[in-house]
Amino acid sequence: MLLIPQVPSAAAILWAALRFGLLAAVLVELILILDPVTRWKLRHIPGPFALPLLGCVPDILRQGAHAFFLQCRKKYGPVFKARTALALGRSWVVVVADTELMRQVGFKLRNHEMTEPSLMRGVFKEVEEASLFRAADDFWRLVRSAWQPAFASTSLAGYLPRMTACAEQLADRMEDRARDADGGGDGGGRVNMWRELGGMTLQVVGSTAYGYSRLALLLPELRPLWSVLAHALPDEPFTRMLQARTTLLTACLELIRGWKDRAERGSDRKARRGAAEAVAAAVVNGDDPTRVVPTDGSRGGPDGAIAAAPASPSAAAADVAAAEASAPAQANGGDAPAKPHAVEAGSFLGLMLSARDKATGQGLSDPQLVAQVQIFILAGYETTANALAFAVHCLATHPEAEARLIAEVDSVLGPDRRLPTAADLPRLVYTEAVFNEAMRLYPPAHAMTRRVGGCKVPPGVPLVLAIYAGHHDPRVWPRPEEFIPERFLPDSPLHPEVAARVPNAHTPFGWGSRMCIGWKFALQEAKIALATLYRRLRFELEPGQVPLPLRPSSLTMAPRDGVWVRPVMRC
Ligand code: HEM
Repeated sequence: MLLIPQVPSAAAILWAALRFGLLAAVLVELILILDPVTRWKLRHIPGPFALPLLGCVPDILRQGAHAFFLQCRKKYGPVFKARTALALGRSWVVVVADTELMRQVGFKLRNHEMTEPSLMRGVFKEVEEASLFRAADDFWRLVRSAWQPAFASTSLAGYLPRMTACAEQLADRMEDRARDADGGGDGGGRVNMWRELGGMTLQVVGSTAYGYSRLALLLPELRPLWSVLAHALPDEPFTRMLQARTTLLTACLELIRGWKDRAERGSDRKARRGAAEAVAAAVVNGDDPTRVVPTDGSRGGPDGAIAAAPASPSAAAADVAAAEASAPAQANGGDAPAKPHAVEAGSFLGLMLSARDKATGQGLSDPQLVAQVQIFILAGYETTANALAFAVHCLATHPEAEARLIAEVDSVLGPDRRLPTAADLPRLVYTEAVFNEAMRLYPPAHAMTRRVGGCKVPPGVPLVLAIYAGHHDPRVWPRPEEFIPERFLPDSPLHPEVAARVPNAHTPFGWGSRMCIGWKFALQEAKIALATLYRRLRFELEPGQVPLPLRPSSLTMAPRDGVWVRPVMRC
C-alpha cells in the first residue's frame, strides 16, 4: 500500500505556532517572576523569604524600609539580601547594616546605584540622570568640582542673612498662631510644623538656587507639588509630580535661554520672549522643551550644548554680573517679580552656568544644568525640613532637652534675644547636638546605595547601606532608642565611648568622597532655624504622636502625617 505523507494544513501550522508562542511567553514570565538566576547567584547570602514577583515589598510597605532592614539585621546578621522592588529584574539588593562594614563600603565605592524603577521618560529622565546625585565616574568628578564653591565658607557666610530672614518669617507666622490660640482664634493655633519647616527650607534652597527674586517660583500653592518632587516612587499621583517637575524645568530653561541671549549681543527682546514661550508651550504639549527653541546657529542647538557660552568663566561671571546690574532692586532681596531671563549673581544657577571642564573648556549642556539646579533644591529641601521637624518633635517630648536648648539660645543671643549671627554658630553647641541626635534617631536619608563591580556580590546587584539600622545598633549606641543629645557633647560620658570605638558611626550625611555636599549648608540652616524659633517660642506637641508615625514607602524618612504642634510664646 502506498503511504502518502499528509501535508499539515495552514490552520494547523498556525495553531502549533500559537501554542509554542504561548508556552514560550509563560516560561519567560515565570523566569521573570521567580528570577531563579539572581536567586542562585545570591544563594550564599542569607535573607528573608521573597515572594514571587512581590518580593519583600508587602513587608516594606507595612513597616517601612528602615524598620524592615533593622529587623532583618537582628535575624540574618550584618549582611543580607532582599527583593525590595516590584520591578522585574534588578529588584534584588544586598543590604549592609553594620556600622564598620558600611564605613568600609561607603568610603571605597564611589558611585550610587539607583534601585527604584524610574518613571521618568525623555528629557525628564535625561535631567534626572545628569544630576550630581546620579552622576558617575569622570562626569561626577566634573560636576562635583563645579558645585564645590557653593559650599565654601565664604559662600556659606553669604547665605546666612537669607537663612535668618526665612527663619524669622516662619517665627513671625508661628507667633501669630500662638496669639490666635490665646485669643481663641480659628484652629486654636495648631500647626503642622513639618509643612511649615518645609516652606522655610524650600524658600532658602530655592532662592539660593535661582537668586532671591525668584521667590515667585515658591508660591504657597506650588508647595504641595514640590514636596512630591522628592520621591522617586511617588505617593501621590504621578501627574502631579510631572506637573511639579515641569514647573521647575520650564523656569530653569527659561533662565538659561535668557542668559544665552544676553551673551548674544544685539538679540532683540521679542525673540527672547518668543523662545521662552516656545519652551512653555512645548512643556504643556508634552514635547521636549530643550528642542523647541528656534536655533539660529548661536543659541543652544538640538544637542543642547551651550553654543553661545562666553569664552571663559570670567566672561560668564561678568555676564551674570551684568544681568544683576540690570536688576538691582531684586538683587537686594526684594520679592518684586524678576526681569525675565536674568540670572542673578551669586545664585547657584549662575555658578553652574560659568562652570567649565578644566581640560576641554566645555560647559554643561542645558539638561545637565537643569539637573544640577533641580537636585540642589530637591536634595536640600525635604531632607533638612524632615530633620528639623524631627528635632522639634524630640524637643517637644523631652522638656529637659528643650529647657537646655532654650538656656543655650538665651545665653548666646544675649538678654535682648537678638537674631543669630555667624559668630554665634560655633557657640550653639547643644543646639547642634540636638540636631545631630534627631538625625541619628531619624536619619532623613535612611539608606544609601552603592554600585558594585566585584564578584562576591554579582555585578548589577546594588549594595544598600542601611544608615538607620547602623544608628540604632546597641553595640555602638547605648540605649539606641532614646533621645540623648548629650552623646554629641565632648564632655558627656557617652561621647568618648561612641566616638573612640567606631569611627563614622554617625552617618546621616553618608561617607567619603560621595558624602553629602550640602552638609555644612544644612547644619548652618538648622542651627539658625532652631535658634531663631526657640528664642521667642516653644512648641507643644498635639496628642497622639508618640511614637511618631513614619511614612513607610518613601525613600526619605519623613513623618507620615506631619508633626502637629501648638506654638506657645515664651515669656
Ligand atoms: C539634613 C539634611 C541633609 C541630609 C540628611 C542629607 C543626606 C545626604 C546623604 C546621606 C547623601 C548620600 C551620601 C553618600 O552616598 O555617601 C547625600 C548626598 C547629596 N546631598 Fe545631601 N543631605 C542633606 C542636605 C543637603 C543639602 C542642603 C544639599 C544641597 C543644597 C544636599 C545635596 C546633596 C547632593 C547634591 C548629594 C549627592 C552628592 C554626590 O553624589 O556627590 N544635601 N545627602
